[in-house]
Order: sequence, then C-alpha cells, then structure tokens
Amino acid sequence: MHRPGVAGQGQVYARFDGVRLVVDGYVVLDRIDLALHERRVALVGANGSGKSTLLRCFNALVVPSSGGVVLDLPGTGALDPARSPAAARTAVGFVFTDPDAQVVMPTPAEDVALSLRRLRLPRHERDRRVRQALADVGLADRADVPVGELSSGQRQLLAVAAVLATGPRLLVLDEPTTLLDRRNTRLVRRTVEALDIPVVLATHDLGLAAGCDRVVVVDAGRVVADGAPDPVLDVYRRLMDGD
Ligand SMILES: Nc1ncnc2c1ncn2[C@@H]1O[C@H](COP(=O)(O)OP(=O)(O)OP(=O)(O)O)[C@@H](O)[C@H]1O
Repeated sequence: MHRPGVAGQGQVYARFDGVRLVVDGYVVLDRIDLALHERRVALVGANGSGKSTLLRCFNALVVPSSGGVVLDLPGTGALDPARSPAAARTAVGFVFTDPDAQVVMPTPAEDVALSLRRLRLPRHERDRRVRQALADVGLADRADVPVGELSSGQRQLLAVAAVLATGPRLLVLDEPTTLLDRRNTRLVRRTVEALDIPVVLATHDLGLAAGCDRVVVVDAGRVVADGAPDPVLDVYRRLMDGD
C-alpha cells in the first residue's frame, strides 16, 4: 500500500477500524483502516470501487458487517454511527450527488427553512440561519427566486446550504461536481475550500481531489493508496491507466 506522507492537521475526527461490508456474499468494503484529521479529505476510485458506501458509514446509512467507525467531533464526544445513528446524522451533514433529489421547495429560502424544521427554532433564529447558510455558499441574492432559475452548480450549492444550516460538525459530499460544468465546478470547489468545518468527499474530479489535504484511493473495496494529493493521484492515474 502506498502511504506518502501527509501533514498532520488537528485531532482525529473519524476513525475506521477494520471496516468490512458484505452484501449478499459480495465484499463491498474490506479492511478499511483510516484515521482522518485533515480539513479536506478526498476519496477517489473507479466506478463501483466502494467510495459512496464508505461515505455512507459516516452517518449509518450503511452499517459495517464487522469492524467499526468512531466519530469524534466538537460537541459529540466519541460516537459510533451504527449505535447512535440519530446523533451521527445530526453531527454529519451528507450531500448526495444529485441536488434535485435533495432540493424540494420552490425557492432556496424555503428549501433551507425546511431542513431546519425539525430543530424547532424560533422564527427569527430560523430566518437568520437561512440567510447565513445561503450567504455562506454565495446565494444570498438568490434566496427568493424560483429554484428552477438556478444553475446546476447553484442547485448543488443550495443542497450544501440546506445541510450547512443545520450546523453539522462534518460535511460529507458524494461526488459534488459530477453533474457540473467547469464554471459551476469551480464555484463548488471554492465554496468547499472556504468552509470552516472538515469535509470528506468522493469525487472523480481530480482537480477537486488535488485541492484537498489528503487523498485516499479506493479499489475493489480496499484502500490502496493514501496520503498527500500529488503522489497519491499519480498512483491513481497509473492504476486507472493500467500502467
Ligand atoms: N446495498 C447493496 N447491495 C448490493 N450491492 C451493493 C450495495 N451497495 C453497494 N453495492 C455494490 O458495491 C459496489 C460499490 O458501490 P459504491 O456505490 O460504493 O461505489 P462507488 O465507488 O461510489 O462508485 P461510483 O463512482 O460509480 O459512484 C458496487 O459494485 C455496488 O453495486
């Protein structure tokens, strides 16, 4: 396994210990050992290698067959998502690839407000958070336009805003730029870079991965390279090109 050095940044906020997932006899994840402490971590790997499944372990959308995950985020203490799925889903904001699966209300402001409903906030606090979340992703001036008038990139950012408004301690993004053109990709990239919480994302966009602090290559459910972006992405390119 290739493990080029990566600069340490802060405390470990997520640890995977021997995570294995078997579904109908098929090994989806195997021997995943990770201790994440970097602000930005990218998972890369071929289609079907297990990236989305690994991300889903963060909030118990997937529960390992064996091994375990421990989150240690500000305000949560040590937390096993499999044992405390509700707490994990409060602490971990999860954004899916397709924003249209997540954005359901007619306007951005209403959509973000919907995500806050279960927090039962006083109206003024809810409105404040809606405005703040939209401002954080550069959509302050689009708060009340019909969602259909937003670009795909802006809809992706709206999905991020709706998740950020709930105050997650960690943001997990599954292929956030896959559906986007270069301009919208840049928009999402810049927004992610500016966030003040850790972000773990899966991507086929090697530019997005290169801007992260650490890159993890997943192949057939295993971690095969892990470390600083430049050397690890070289390993990944060679793996994909069959050299
Ligand atoms: N619940 C499940 N039942 C059966 N097979 C599953 C299940 N979840 C995942 N798989 C299989 O596990 C493998 C990994 O899937 P996963 O979606 O995690 O890959 P991925 O790396 O995110 O792929 P992509 O880049 O195409 O999104 C695939 O072969 C998928 O079909």
